Amino acid sequence: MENNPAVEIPILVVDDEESLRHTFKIFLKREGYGPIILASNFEEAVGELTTRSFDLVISDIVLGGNSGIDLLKRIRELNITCPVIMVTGYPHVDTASEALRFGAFDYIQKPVEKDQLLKTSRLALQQYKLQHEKQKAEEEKDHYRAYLDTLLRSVSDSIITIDQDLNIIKMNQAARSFFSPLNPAINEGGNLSVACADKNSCFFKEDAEKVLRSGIEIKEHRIEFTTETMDRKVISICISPLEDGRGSFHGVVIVIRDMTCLIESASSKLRSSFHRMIGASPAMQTVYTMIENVGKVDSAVLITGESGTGKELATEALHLESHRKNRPLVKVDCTAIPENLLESELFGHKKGSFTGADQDRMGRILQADGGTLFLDEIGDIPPMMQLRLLRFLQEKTFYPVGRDTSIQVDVRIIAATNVNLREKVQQGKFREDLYFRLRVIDIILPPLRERAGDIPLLANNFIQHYSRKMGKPVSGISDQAMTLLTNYTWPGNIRELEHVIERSCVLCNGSTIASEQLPIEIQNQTTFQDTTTSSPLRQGGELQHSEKPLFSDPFQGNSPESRIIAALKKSGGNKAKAARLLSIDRSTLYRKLREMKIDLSTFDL
Ligand SMILES: Nc1ncnc2c1ncn2[C@@H]1O[C@H](COP(=O)(O)OP(=O)(O)OP(=O)(O)O)[C@@H](O)[C@H]1O
Repeated sequence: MENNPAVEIPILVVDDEESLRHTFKIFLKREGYGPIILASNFEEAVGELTTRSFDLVISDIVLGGNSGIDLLKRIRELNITCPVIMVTGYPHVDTASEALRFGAFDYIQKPVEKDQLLKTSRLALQQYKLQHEKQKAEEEKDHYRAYLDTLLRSVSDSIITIDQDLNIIKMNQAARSFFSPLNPAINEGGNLSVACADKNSCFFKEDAEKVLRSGIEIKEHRIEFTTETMDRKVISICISPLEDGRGSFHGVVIVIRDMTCLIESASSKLRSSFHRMIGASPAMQTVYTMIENVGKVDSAVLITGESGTGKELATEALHLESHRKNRPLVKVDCTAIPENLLESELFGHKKGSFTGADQDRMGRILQADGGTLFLDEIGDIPPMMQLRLLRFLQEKTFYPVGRDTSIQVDVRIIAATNVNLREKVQQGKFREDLYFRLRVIDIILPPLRERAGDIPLLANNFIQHYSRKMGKPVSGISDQAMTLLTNYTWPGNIRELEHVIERSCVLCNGSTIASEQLPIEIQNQTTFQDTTTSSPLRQGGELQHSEKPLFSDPFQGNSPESRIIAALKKSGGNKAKAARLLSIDRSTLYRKLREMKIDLSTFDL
C-alpha cells in the first residue's frame, strides 16, 4: 500500500529483543508507516500508550514479567481501540491464539517474515481505518441529528412529519405543546386517521392528504377553528412533500403557525389613548384598531355614535393615520350651514351665480383636495344636497355653482351622524344609495355608559387639562365623587363629562374635587337615569340622550322653545355658549332652531 508521507501512521512495536524491534522498525518505515515507537517491556509500552495515540500495536507475547495478553487487556482498559498484532514463537502459539479471544487483530509467528508482517499490518490498519471512518460517520450523523433537533426545538412553529399512511413520524416540541391540550392522540407514533376520527383539531389532515396525493406543496393556508374549550384559533398551514434527496417522496412535512398569538398580542397591546382620544376599555381598543386599519385605505367612512362620543376626534385620528395627514382636514358641520348656502359652501360658486355671490368662491371640497373632508351631521342634509353629494362620490368630480366645467379632486370623505341613518333610509328621508356610498366602512363609537371603566381615566385627564388651563392647583378627585361620576349614565357622553369636570374645577378651591362640587343631578343620581338606560334609539331615528341641562338648569321647567331662547339671551346670542348652557351640542341647537323655526332676528338678544 502506498502511504502518504504527509499522513502519520504511528505504530508501537513492543519486544524485549532489541534487534527484532529495530528490524520491525526498518520494515515498517520503508513501507511508509511512522513514526514507529519502540518499547522493550510492558511498562514502557503502557507509558507510550498513555502519552500518545497509535494506529497499530505490534507486541511480542512474552514481555519479561508480563505477557502480551496483559498488555492487550491494559490496552482495552485504557479504551484504546487500535488493532493489536501479537508476535509469538513456539511454544506460545496457543497463548497467541487465545489473545484473539481478547480482541487481538491477529498473530504472526516467529521467525517473522517481512511480507507476513507487512501484510498483517496492512490489513489491521485498513480495518482500523474503515472502523474509524464508520465511527466518524456515526458521530457526524449524531451531531447532525442533535443539530436538527435543536433547530426544530428552537422553532416556535409546530412541525410534524407524517408518512404516506398518515403515521406521525416526528413532531417538534412546539407541535407537542400545541396539540397536547387540543388532541393528545396527535403524537409521535400515532396515526392521523385514528387521531382525527372526530376532532376538529385535525384542520390540517385534508391538506396533508391532498399533498400526499398530488405531491404539490400547499403554502400558507389560513384557517380558523374553535377548540373544545371554545377558544378561537387562527392557523396558517404550510405542507410540503417529504423527499429523500433521491427524488422519491414518502410523506409530508407540516408546518403550523398559530396566528392567534399574533392577533392576541396585537390586541393585548392595550392603549389608554390614541391621538387625542382617551380610553382604555375594550370597546375603545376596537375603535383604535379599526381607525388604524381604515386610516390606511381611501374608502369612505361613516362614523356613528351619540352626541359627544368623540366622532370629531375619531375623524382627526383617521386623518392622521392616513397618507393624507400632511394635507388639509376640512370640517363641515352640515347642520350649521343654512340649507340654501350648503351647496355653495361645499362645491363653491362662480361670481354672479346667485345674489350675493360677488366673487368666485372655492368650496370646501376643493379646499380638501389631497386631504380629507369631514361631513358632520350628514343625516340632516336636504334631499337635493344628498343627490349632489352622491354624484360627487360616484364621479369624484363636481361643478361649482354657476360653472359648467367640472373639477376633479382627490378627497377622502368621512361622514358622521348621531341619528340612526338606516332608520332615516327606511323612512325615505335619506337616500339609500348615498347611505351605502358613505358607509363603505362604519365605525361605531360607544356611549360612555357602555365604557364606564374609562370614566376615571377621562376625568383625571380633564382635571389635569382644566387645572392647567385655569392655573388652579386641582390635582385629583375624591373616591366618593369618582364613584358618583362612574355611576352616572352620561347622556351627553364625554362632552358632558368634560363640562362637569370643567365646572368642578371652577368651583374647587382646594386640590381635590369633592362630591358637592358636582352638579346636583349627579350628586342625587336621579335625573337622566330613566331616559338613558332604555333603548339607545328614540322615535324618529335620533340616538337617544337626555336633553336636560347638565348643571343646575336656570331654564328648568320652561318649554323646550323658551329654554333655548332663554339660553341664547343669556349667552348674548352666542350659539356655542347657549348650547353649553343647555348641555347640548352646537349642532343639536342648530337643528332645534330649524325644527322649531326660531328666527333669532325677531328676538332682542
Ligand atoms: N375619547 C375621548 N377622549 C377625550 N376627549 C374626548 C373623547 N371623545 C370626545 N372627547 C371630547 O368630548 C367633546 C366632544 O367630542 P366630539 O366633538 O368629537 O364628539 P362628537 O361625537 O363629534 O359630538 P357631536 O355628535 O355632538 O358633534 C370634545 O371636547 C372632545 O374633545
